[in-house]
Amino acid sequence: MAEGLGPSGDVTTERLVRPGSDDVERAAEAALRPRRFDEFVGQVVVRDQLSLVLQAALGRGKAPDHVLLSGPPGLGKTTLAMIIAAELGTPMRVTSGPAIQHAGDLAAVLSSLEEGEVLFLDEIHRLARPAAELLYVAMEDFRVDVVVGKGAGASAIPLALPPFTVVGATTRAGLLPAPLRDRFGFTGHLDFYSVAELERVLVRSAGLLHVELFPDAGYEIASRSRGTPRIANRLLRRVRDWAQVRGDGRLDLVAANAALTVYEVDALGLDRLDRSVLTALCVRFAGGPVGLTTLAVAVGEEPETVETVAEPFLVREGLVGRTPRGRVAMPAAWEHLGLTPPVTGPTLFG
Ligand SMILES: Nc1ncnc2c1ncn2[C@@H]1O[C@H](COP(=O)(O)OP(=O)(O)OP(=O)(O)O)[C@@H](O)[C@H]1O
Repeated sequence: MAEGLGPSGDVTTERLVRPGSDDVERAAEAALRPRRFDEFVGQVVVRDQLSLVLQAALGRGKAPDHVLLSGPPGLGKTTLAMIIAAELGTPMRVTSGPAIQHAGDLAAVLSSLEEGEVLFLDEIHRLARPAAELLYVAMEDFRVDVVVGKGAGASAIPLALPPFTVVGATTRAGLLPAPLRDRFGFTGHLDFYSVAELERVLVRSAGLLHVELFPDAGYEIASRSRGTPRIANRLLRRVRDWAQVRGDGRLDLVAANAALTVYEVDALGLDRLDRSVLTALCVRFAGGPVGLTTLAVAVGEEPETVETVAEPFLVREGLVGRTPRGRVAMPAAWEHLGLTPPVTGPTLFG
């Protein structure tokens, strides 16, 4: 997941509410990760459909269809992939689109899979085209063509693979080549969590961290977590820090509000990147419409970061609209920033 410094270069604040994770985060997350379907909060429809797919496959004694999980970062795609492997009682091999430089790298991974193994392919939309082509042949025919020799004398020797299951994860399902997308027998889209669901995530995490979380503090953290369990867990750890260092050790509303203020998480859970996107849209571009790339340059971020990290939540909250001519600020954006919209400003339709 793309993660970087914001325009301010402030690592601490940027990381706190950014849904991506780095190595240190991953270690902290591992301890809180649900291991079974019944520990996995929310996403009821996807969870039910998926558990049906798995039960049926287990009943038949066959590897299940390939599974594609899409949705914004931090909503549980990796967690679900791990649960799938655990339910099937098989090991899980992990790689990602950007980690595979050449089709040969993927051929090596595929040819070393054991029967029934789960291959988790994160950021699958970032696979280079030759690797994607090799993958969909392997997914359909359980075969890779190993190319021997070079130039005119090169020939492809088919190598049979044992049945396996690919679990692909993507924040941008639309970027997957159609033939690859079609090889997935099950596609599940993960959506943002409700505040009540995030409260349940937090109660479970507080239990695992052996801290007592007061209900009003849980509600406050949940409502500022951008609908994302990863952010909820991260904010919980920061509130715990505040309570330990500056408070009386209790994770109550006072500690929650104080910690969230220190880390500049606003009432809606927006972080500095979100606020710079909104401010640029409202002030610099007078409400838009403005193209994604121009907007990203204005806030000093990669277009992909703005599109996959900030935008989905801003759109969901009704702060930003997407139109064929670009992004526009919605009335709620001005309201949230405490600004007055221009009287003859652009509308959704430009
Ligand atoms: N449904 C859930 N119930 C409880 N905790 C969850 C749930 N979903 C995610 N989490 C928590 O959030 C963390 C992040 O989830 P996960 O790594 O699965 O997200 P992801 O969608 O794969 O993100 P990315 O796209 O950045 O890889 C997990 O470590 C887990 O603790």
